[in-house]
Amino acid sequence: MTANDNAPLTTTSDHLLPFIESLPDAVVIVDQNHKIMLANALAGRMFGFAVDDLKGSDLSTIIPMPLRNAHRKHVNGYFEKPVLRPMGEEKRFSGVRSNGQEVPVDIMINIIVLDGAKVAMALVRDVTYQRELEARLTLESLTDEMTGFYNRKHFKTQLNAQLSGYVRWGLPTSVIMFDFDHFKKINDQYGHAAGDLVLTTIAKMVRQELRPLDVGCRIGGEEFAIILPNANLEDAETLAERIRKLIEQKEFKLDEVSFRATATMGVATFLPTDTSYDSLMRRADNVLYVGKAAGRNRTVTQNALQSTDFTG
Ligand SMILES: Nc1nc2c(ncn2[C@@H]2O[C@H](COP(=O)(O)OP(=O)(O)OP(=O)(O)O)[C@@H](O)[C@H]2O)c(=O)[nH]1
Repeated sequence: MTANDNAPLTTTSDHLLPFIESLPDAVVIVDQNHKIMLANALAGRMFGFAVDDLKGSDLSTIIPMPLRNAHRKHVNGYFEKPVLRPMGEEKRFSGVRSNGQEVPVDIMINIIVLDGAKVAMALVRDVTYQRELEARLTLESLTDEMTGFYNRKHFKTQLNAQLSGYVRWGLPTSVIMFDFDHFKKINDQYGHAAGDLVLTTIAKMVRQELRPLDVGCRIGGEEFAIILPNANLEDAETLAERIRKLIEQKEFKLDEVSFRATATMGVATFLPTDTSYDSLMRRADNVLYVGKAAGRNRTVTQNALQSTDFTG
């Protein structure tokens, strides 16, 4: 629906002001020169200005600096072709407070005729809480609560994204998969809390070994996987060995009891024959079990697989 479908609301400032003051949203009314004609008290509070200071100032006062030019064009375009934009649409907007702090907002704009002039009336809603909640829920849905590592779902998404980079630009990506050895025995002998301590401690230690682009994931109970963008098989093997030794050397203490843990590492990298991230996952998994069968506490790379087994 366009605002031209119906005659725009025609009113005066005196009539409109009590109405916009009663609304639960901030209201900012701008003329075709981007000047703020009218604003309600909520707009003043939202942007950290006295309402009288907002009135008469350029709209850019409440628009973040990097967006000002684009926003100006957007407003001009809006006056030429006013399409009613309801709140909650895909696009994400922010305003800026007088202290420079950005505030995520949702906006609904419509054209009205105010005191005889065509103006744009924007209802502006502070959506900081919703955006933070959204970000937290997204992160929670991708993270393992116990270790803070990403979960299996995120591992797959990220590995798939890395496969695109490999196919398009030949950027190598490798994966280290590791699984604690005889973990059941640790639980049985020292209690479940001891097993948990191993998982959380090692996750913290591994995190310190990772570069910012690396993606540490917990893909099963005592199984972890690390995606290493821009790392070839040799780089990944070196890191896997470093992590394996860190685990081996770590002494865990719980209720005055000391114990140790080891893990077996499987390392794989993308190959030109890979058409899905599954192939790499399977190779890493296969060599991990080659390592388990060979006696555990070791690192095995996909080079250990026969070439005919490469597709896993
Ligand atoms: N404490 C604790 N234990 C877990 C957790 N998730 C999985 N486990 C345990 O990990 C053990 C995994 O056992 P298995 O799959 O038999 O493997 P394993 O004993 O490590 O033996 P190998 O992998 O063959 O060396 C099970 O006893 C699970 O209960 C967890 O979050 N905390």
